[in-house]
Amino acid sequence: MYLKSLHLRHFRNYSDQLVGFAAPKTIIVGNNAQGKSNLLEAVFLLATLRSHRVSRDRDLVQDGASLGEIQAICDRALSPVELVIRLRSESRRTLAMNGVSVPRHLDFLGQVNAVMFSSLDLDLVRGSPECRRTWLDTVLVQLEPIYTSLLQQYNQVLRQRNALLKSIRQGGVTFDPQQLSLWDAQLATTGTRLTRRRSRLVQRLTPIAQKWHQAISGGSEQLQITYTPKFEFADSDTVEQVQQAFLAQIQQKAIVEQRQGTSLVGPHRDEVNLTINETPAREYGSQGQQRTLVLALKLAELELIEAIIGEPPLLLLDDVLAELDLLRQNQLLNAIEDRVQTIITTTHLGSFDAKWLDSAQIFEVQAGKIHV
Ligand SMILES: Nc1ncnc2c1ncn2[C@@H]1O[C@H](COP(=O)(O)OP(=O)(O)OP(=O)(O)O)[C@@H](O)[C@H]1O
Repeated sequence: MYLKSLHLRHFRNYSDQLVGFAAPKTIIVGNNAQGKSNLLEAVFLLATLRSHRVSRDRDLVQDGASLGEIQAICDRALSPVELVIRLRSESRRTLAMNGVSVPRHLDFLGQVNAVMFSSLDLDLVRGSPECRRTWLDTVLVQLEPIYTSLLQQYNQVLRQRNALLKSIRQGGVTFDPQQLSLWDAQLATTGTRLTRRRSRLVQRLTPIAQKWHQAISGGSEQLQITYTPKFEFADSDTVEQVQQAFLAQIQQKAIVEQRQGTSLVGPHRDEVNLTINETPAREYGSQGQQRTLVLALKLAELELIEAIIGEPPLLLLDDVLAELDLLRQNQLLNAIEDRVQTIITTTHLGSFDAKWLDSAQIFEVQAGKIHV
């Protein structure tokens, strides 16, 4: 997969900017707050239909405009594709592919695949469980576009069940056990789909991340990644067995849930545990060691997407490369070679290994304008 061009109109601080990508590596250099991350965010949106920074389209549309647009031309193994996302400050976004409107998000996903590595990813180690869940969801949406619908269905059921629990707690409705058990069943059905997929993804990512982690850290540390739902199930369990375990746990928590007025069991509460030498990664080691771990996770993500999709995804490195020492920069360089199209942002070129600069095209960005 190769991103040939990107055209941003009224997107963030870009009024009208066309960018052509003519080399395997593109380095975008500029001072703070000029639009470097904004450009990577646009590419990431094409791959996931999610921003890694905000959840409202209103924030993505340029201040003062009502319509923002991201247009991209990509070369895929089979044929080139033109993609358009139209973002509106006051209404829903719309999507188009090769000039034809695409009503369902899942039909748009999968055209562009990307792995983003930004300073926000250090939250994978240090941040809340939600950061790690979101990470898995972002990978799954790309590997299996239907996942985006499964996620929506689950969130809708969760919202409605939470609203019911809340009004039970507040005494707003007479408690109807039958009504609640209908929601329990739906939560278990939709939630099981997410939990099983996330758990399988972790199983596939783990050996690859362990391999990279050993290579980068010199082989002495043992990384372990485990997906930990709020109820136990075995990999060999059938869907029905997992749903039963889910429901049994909901029943066990029934009184506490009604007291707290919220759902306590389900993928929205699951955890992904990262440990190094059996110590939680957030308590383990220096910032540099934690950065090594995140790099290993990102390389695992890249390798797995490439293995499943059959083409390397784009790699988006948002201001993180200069923070890696030369050894780790070179590990990364060797891993991606010229196979993986990479877009890199930085405030200065000084700390880059010369090998990065050799095969790169370099753009400068200033106040939402790109200069070659
Ligand atoms: N919706 C918007 N409309 C107009 N400008 C915006 C919008 N959203 C963000 N900006 C502007 O974009 C700039 C931030 O750009 P960006 O986040 O890409 O920074 P950057 O170049 O990556 O810098 P840093 O190194 O600080 O992250 C700020 O000047 C901000 O005011």
